[in-house]
Amino acid sequence: MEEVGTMTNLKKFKNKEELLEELSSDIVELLQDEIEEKGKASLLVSGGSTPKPLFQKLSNIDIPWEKVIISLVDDRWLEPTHKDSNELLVKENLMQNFASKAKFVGMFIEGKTAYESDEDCSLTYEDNVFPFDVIILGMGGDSHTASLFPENEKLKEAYDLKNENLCISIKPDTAPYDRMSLTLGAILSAKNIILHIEGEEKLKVYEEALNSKDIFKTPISAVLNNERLIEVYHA
Ligand SMILES: O=C1O[C@H](COP(=O)(O)O)[C@@H](O)[C@H](O)[C@H]1O
Repeated sequence: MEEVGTMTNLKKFKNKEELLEELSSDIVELLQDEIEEKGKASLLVSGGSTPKPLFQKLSNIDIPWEKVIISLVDDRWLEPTHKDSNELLVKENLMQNFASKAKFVGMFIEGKTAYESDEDCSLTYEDNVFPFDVIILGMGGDSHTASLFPENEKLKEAYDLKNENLCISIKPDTAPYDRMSLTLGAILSAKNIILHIEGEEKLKVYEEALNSKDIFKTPISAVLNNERLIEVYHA
């Protein structure tokens, strides 16, 4: 594997409230810069348990949300009414209040399996979301990011920067539900890449991943070991 450096800027906060204050204001500033420059902006968000309070905070900030496209970094292949759907999480918590004016582009396609949908998802993202302005990644305690899980059989394809697909279907061995995820190339194409993690355990996983060159064992390392600046927010 080619040796590449890491460029991360770790911002450590005393508590979650301070993190949320700063992260939400940094995100809206980035979105507003894009809106000023080109009249629109895209924001791609992760699911799971960490971002819910961030979504609620963002939804209450008054910016021209009608010029913002909100989309997903990954989703579980579930009806968007299912309690574990990332789409539902975003719709119930982010696309509320001022942010209800934003346009949403999701990954799930009714009547199709995830494995039949890589290309459709990629085309939808290319046509409706791309270029990616701000992407907010999360990370699981096992170091997965988006739906790129350790040792998954699709990782080689997901990491292949020559793979032009923006989306890849994944069957996790260690987590429930089939998934659709952005590929590494799609994630790294984003103008601003943010990693949002909370808790001491995740900080340890992050620090170990920074020093790890084994991107198949610790998928977050594939994002960190790149010459892209990753802004990391931790509390
Ligand atoms: O399954 C997922 O997990 C990760 C991490 O979630 P968290 O609950 O530990 O915050 C998340 O980033 C990803 O979007 C989600 O689908």
